[in-house]
Amino acid sequence: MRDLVFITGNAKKLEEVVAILGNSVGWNFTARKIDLPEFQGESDEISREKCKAAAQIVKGPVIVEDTCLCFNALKGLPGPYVKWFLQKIGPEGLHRLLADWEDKSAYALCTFAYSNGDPSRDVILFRGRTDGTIVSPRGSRDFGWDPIFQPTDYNQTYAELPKDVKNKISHRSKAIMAMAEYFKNTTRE
Ligand SMILES: O=c1nc[nH]c2c1ncn2[C@H]1C[C@H](O)[C@@H](COP(=O)(O)OP(=O)(O)OP(=O)(O)O)O1
Ligand SMILES: [Mg+2]
Repeated sequence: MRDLVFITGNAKKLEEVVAILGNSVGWNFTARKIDLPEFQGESDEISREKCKAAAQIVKGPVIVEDTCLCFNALKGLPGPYVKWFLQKIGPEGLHRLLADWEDKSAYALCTFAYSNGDPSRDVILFRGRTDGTIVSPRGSRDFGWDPIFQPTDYNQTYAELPKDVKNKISHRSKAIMAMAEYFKNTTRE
């Protein structure tokens, strides 16, 4: 069994990761609720820095995850900064950012970052992306921007879709799938 610690300050994220992972991989999976720094930059770099910060705390194998919500009309913004937009203007405000734009398309990008705990080794990244449209908020308000993100080919928002449906098609599940594939094919270091 591989001991792996997932560090996040977000309980809803953790809930989804646990639901998606189930018992599918041979990990001894534990989670620690720690608020890591919110780095700036492009999503890969943010995830790498976040993972290094986590590895320093855990001093062993660790994974972190960073999520972006990118509006195509705004060239990918708010992207990694969506957390602050949500806190200040909420899902309604985020939706209204696109009022003057015809293009309401967006994508959710999730990047998992893994470090085996050795600071001299590279952090490994696993990405998942789900495309969709930004709509006026619909559905439950219990997780971030879920009420305004309607995945392509669905007529319900993430917040309206049953949890198991979101967890099948989400940015997060795609990234976790890529990570699970990697661990399946990699012997213990
Ligand atoms: O599937 C999602 N559906 C809706 N909202 C979501 C989702 N996933 C992340 N979110 C929100 C949480 C945070 O406001 C921002 C990402 O910021 P991000 O730094 O990755 O998350 P966080 O600070 O809450 O937790 P962490 O301690 O793992 O960094 O988008
Ligand atoms: Mg964060």
